[in-house]
Amino acid sequence: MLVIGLTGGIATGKSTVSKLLRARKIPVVDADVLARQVVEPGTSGLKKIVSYFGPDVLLPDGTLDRKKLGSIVFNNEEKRKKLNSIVHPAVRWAMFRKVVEYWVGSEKYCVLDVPLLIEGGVWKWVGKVVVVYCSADIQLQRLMMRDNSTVEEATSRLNSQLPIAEKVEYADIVIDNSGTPQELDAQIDAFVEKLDKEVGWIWWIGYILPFMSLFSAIWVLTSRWLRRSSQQRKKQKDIKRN
Ligand SMILES: CC(C)(COP(=O)(O)OP(=O)(O)OC[C@H]1O[C@@H](n2cnc3c(N)ncnc32)[C@H](O)[C@@H]1O)[C@@H](O)C(=O)NCCC(=O)NCCS
Ligand SMILES: Nc1ncnc2c1ncn2[C@@H]1O[C@H](COP(=O)(O)OP(=O)(O)OP(=O)(O)O)[C@@H](O)[C@H]1O
Repeated sequence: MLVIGLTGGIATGKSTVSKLLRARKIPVVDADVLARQVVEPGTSGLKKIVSYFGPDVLLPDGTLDRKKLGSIVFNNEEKRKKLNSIVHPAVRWAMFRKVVEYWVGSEKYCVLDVPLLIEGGVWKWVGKVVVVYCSADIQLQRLMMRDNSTVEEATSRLNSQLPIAEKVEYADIVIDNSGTPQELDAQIDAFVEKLDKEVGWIWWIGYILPFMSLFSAIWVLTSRWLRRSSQQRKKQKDIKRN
């Protein structure tokens, strides 16, 4: 199975691309969704956050006050690093389990939508890196519009990540989302077609190889055991005869 890492800058359009890929029946793992699940009430993630940031980062119903925590960590690098060190290992583990699930389900490929794919080093573990790009001006505009945020709020989030121009340097494939949603849709068609051609029947070998290794190991062990027990039976017969 080919694992594809999908990334980009904040609000360059990863979720929009993910939606288009899901519509084409391609499995997508969303790191933002997992990052929410690992800090739900009752999780060790939430307990660690409260013990470091204090109970003020909780809403009256016991859930995380994301707006408040965001305003803290996107203005303080040390605190953001601390939050990352709590959330990221749990997200990575959850992602790994999802990949295994898709592999067992004999999927040809799966896409990991990870905003911090480059910053967190996960890009080294994926087969292909896809970066969703748009110019920094468009990115800021889309971010402010989507989150209804001020220039200052949007800029502090932007500055918490590697600039999009730097992320592009890690890309095997760049999807340019500076144009219209229709133009993006056409690029996704071309991207999926290219993937299908590249993966072809090779995915099948990747899927069958581990099963063949397991089968060979069982075969070797069983035949060794059968040979030993027949030798023992022969020895016992010889002893009885003598
Ligand atoms: C600070 C939090 C509570 C703010 O929550 P909020 O609902 O406002 O934002 P949301 O989680 O939807 O993230 C929106 C986008 O912000 C950017 N972002 C989120 N966390 C970070 C971070 N630690 N560093 C840089 N950018 C980040 C990403 O581009 C993400 O797609 C939340 O983002 C969080 O828990 N972040 C730490 C976990 C993390 O790194 N998540 C990103 C994917 S693993
Ligand atoms: N081609 C486009 N034209 C106009 N608006 C777009 C286009 N692509 C995405 N958008 C809008 O831009 C905003 C950001 O897109 P999206 O949420 O997909 O970004 P993202 O990279 O997933 O962001 P995040 O890093 O916060 O998860 C959304 O409001 C989306 O509807």
